[in-house]
Order: sequence, then C-alpha cells, then structure tokens
Amino acid sequence: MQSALGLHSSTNLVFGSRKGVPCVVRAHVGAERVSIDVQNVNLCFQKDSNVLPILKDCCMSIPEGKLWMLLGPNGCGKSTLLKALAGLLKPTSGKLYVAGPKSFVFQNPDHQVVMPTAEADVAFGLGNLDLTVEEVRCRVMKSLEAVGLLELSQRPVQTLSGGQKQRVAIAGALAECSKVLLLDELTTFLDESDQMGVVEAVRRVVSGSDGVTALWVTHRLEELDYADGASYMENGHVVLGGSVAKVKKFVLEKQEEYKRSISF
Ligand SMILES: Nc1ncnc2c1ncn2[C@@H]1O[C@H](COP(=O)(O)OP(=O)(O)OP(=O)(O)O)[C@@H](O)[C@H]1O
Repeated sequence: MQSALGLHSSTNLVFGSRKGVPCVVRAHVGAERVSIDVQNVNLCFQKDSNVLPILKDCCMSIPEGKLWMLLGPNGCGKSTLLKALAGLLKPTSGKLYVAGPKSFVFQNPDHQVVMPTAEADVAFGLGNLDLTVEEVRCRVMKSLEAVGLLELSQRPVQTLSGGQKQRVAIAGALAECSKVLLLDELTTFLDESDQMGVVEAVRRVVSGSDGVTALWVTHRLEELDYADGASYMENGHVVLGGSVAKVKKFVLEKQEEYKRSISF
C-alpha cells in the first residue's frame, strides 16, 4: 500500500531462494530475535542490453528493537538494499525477511507530507483502516508526541522545517503501527539542528517502543553515536557489521587511508 507517508506494507516480506544455497527465514539469530534478515541477496539492474549487478551476495541481520545505521561509499548499494527491504525492488536471488509491518521514509519530505497540517497528514494514512474518529485521534496524537511534534500538530506543513516534516512522516509510519522503519538518508538536506532533531526523534521512538526497529542509511559519522549498531557496505555487500565503536573505527581508518592515498 502506498500511503501519503511513504510506502507502508503490513505484510512480512520473504523473497525467493538462491539456486543451490539453502535459504531459511530467520526470525532469530542465536537467542536474539531479528527484525531484518538478508541472506545472499543479489540484485541487478538492466541498462540497455547490459545487466548491472548492484547487490552481490549481500548478507545482514538486524536485531529487533534497535536503531541500526547503514553506511558505505556512494553507489555501493545502500538505497538499493533499503528499497529491496521495502519491497520496491525485487532481488534476483537470495532471501529477505522483514518482520513487518514496515514503512519507507524518503529523503525528501515534500514527496510524502501532503496534507495541510501535521495532524491531518498523520491521520491521512489511517484513512483505509477501520478505526473510529477517537481511535484515529488517539493514534495521531500518540505518534506526534513520540516524535516531539505534539505542540505543532495544527501548524500548516509549509511552515515546518525539513526536519519537522521528516518527523511528521515518521509519525505517520508509527500511527500505521509500523514495526520496521526504513529511513533513507533523512538528514542529507537538513541543517545541523534539524538533523539532530530527526535523529534524536528516531532514537526516542526506538527506545520508547515495544520492538520498533529502524534501519537508517547515512553518510554522517556523527549520527552513529545515536545508534545501537551499524553495518558498512562496499561494492554491493556488507563488509562489516556490529557495534558502533567497531564500525566507526573501521570508517575512520578508511578515511585516513584515503587521505594518505591522495596526499601522494
Ligand atoms: N534504476 C537504476 N538503474 C540502473 N542503475 C541504478 C538504478 N538505481 C541505482 N542504480 C545504480 O546502482 C548503484 C547503487 O545505487 P544506490 O543508490 O543503491 O547507492 P547508494 O549506496 O545508496 O549511494 P549514495 O550513497 O550515493 O546514495 C549505483 O551505481 C547507481 O547508479
């Protein structure tokens, strides 16, 4: 279902299996419940007569109830992986599991916040559900409160900042009871205070929820400090995943390596 608040889907997503590779849906890894599991996923784009492999045997598991960041150089396939998890792109092979319902929030909030006020916009996504007026009101207020926008519920959306609009979109996803938030470079076009408002709101949402998981694609290393864990992609697959400290150290070493290479 495409709502005004980005793509929302209420179904779990499980795709195909790779020839010769046994793929089992994993709701647990060890004793830990996972919300996202990616196993040996390959995904190609067709350009003219050429097949362009973008995701290459990509694997990643994200525990339930975590804010997880996905980093990597331009063009390595982060957005493609996120879109595949949202069901917008279909892998060529491999397996994807998302413990739905899930919502995808886009980089540009103007593409998804369309109603005159924050309150109306969050309510809009609930239009297809069989809810009473009071139930809608209750969900809208709770969701706006979760992202720190309750006092702006009646403000015309054109007077909101980019970051506030992003938070309206996230509130919409929460109102629809999404358990997995797929967040694609939400802070790219925001100034620093707006950027921190969005990442802090997502942090609060994940911490204060009963099992909401957020996968956050970013280039900004400072945002890692808000995360519970991270994965780093290169050339179509995840090369490192785990604690924030480990991934941050790896990225900083890469940056140093790059600086040394261009100083010769
Ligand atoms: N529809 C498409 N058709 C052909 N190639 C595509 C398509 N969408 C993306 N690509 C290519 O796939 C590769 C991965 O793109 P993707 O947007 O997933 O990278 P990314 O890691 O998110 O990059 P960035 O950090 O710059 O946003 C890029 O080389 C991109 O040009």
